[in-house]
Amino acid sequence: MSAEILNGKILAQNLRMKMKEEINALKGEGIVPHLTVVLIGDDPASKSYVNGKKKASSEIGMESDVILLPESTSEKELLDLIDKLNHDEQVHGILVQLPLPEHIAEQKVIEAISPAKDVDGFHPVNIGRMMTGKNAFLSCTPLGIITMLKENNIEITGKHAVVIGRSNIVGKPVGQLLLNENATVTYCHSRTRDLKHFTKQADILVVAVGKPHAIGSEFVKEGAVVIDVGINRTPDGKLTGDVDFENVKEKASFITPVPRGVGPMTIAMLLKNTIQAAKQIKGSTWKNT
Ligand SMILES: Nc1nc(=O)c2c([nH]1)NC[C@@H]1CN(c3ccc(C(=O)N[C@@H](CCC(=O)O)C(=O)O)cc3)C=[N+]21
Repeated sequence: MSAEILNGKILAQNLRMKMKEEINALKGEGIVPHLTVVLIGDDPASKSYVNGKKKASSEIGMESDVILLPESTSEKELLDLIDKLNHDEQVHGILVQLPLPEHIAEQKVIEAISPAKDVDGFHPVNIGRMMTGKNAFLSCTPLGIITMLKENNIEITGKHAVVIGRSNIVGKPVGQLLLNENATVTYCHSRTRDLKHFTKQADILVVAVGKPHAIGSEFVKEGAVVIDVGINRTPDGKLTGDVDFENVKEKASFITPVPRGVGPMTIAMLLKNTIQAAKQIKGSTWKNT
C-alpha cells in the first residue's frame, strides 16, 4: 500500500481563501486584522520564515509589518517594544520570532506579550487555557496538525497517538490537542527507552525530533497516519523532514511531506489566530468561555 500524501500547501491555500473573505467582511466593520512580527538578528532561516508570514498575510488583505532589530538588542529594549505593541490598538497579533539571541530570556519575552495578542499561543495563560479545554490561542503548528487531520476526515477519537518530542512549542501542545480530541496519547523523547516499542503501536505518529530521516518504516505500524514536523536543511540547501518519507510512505495510510506539509499549515493558523484576535478586540474582551 502507498500512503495518501497530505498536502499542507494546498490545504493552507484553500483556508487562506476563506480567510480572505472573512477579512473582507471585517473590513466592512472597519477592522483590518494586523500582525506584527519581531525578528532579532539576521539568521537566514528565520528571515525566510518571516518573509513567508508576511507574504501570506498580505495575500489575504491582512495588515502586517516586520520589526527588524539587530542581534545586539537588549532584553529591556525588546520588553519595552512589546509593551508598546501591547498598548497599540492597531496591532492585534504579536509574534516574536524564536529562537532569540542567548542574552535574552525567551520565557520572559513570551510572558510579556499580552495573552490577547499572543497569536503564537505560547503565553502560559493560553497554554493553561488549552490544557483546561477553554477558549485560547492554540499554538500554530499543533493546531495546523489537528486541522489537517480533521480536514482529511481522519478519526482522532479513541486512536493511539504517539508524539516523539516534548518541546513547549510542538511536542507538548500537539499531545494536549490530540488528548482534547479524545486520543490516547503517549509522549516519547530523547530519553525514552525502546522508542520502537511505542511508535509501533501508534495509529497517529507525530514526529518532532529535529533529526533528518530519524524515523524509518521500522518504527511505523502498517496503516498508521504519520505527521512529520521536522524542518531540516540538507547541505545542498533543500528541506527535509524527520521521517524517511520514501520508505515510510509505503507503510503508512497517510503521510505529510516536507516541504509542503505541516509548515504551510503553521502559517495559515497564525493568520487564523490573528483574525480571531482582531475579532475579540471588537468586543474588547478576553472571552472567558
Ligand atoms: N515565534 C515563532 N513562531 C513560529 O511559528 C516559528 C518561530 N517562532 N520560529 C521558527 C519556526 C519555524 N516555523 C515555520 C513556519 C513555516 C514553515 C514553512 O512554511 N515551510 C515551508 C517551506 C518554506 C521554505 O521553503 O523555506 C514548507 O514546509 O513547505 C517552516 C517553518 C515557524 N516557526
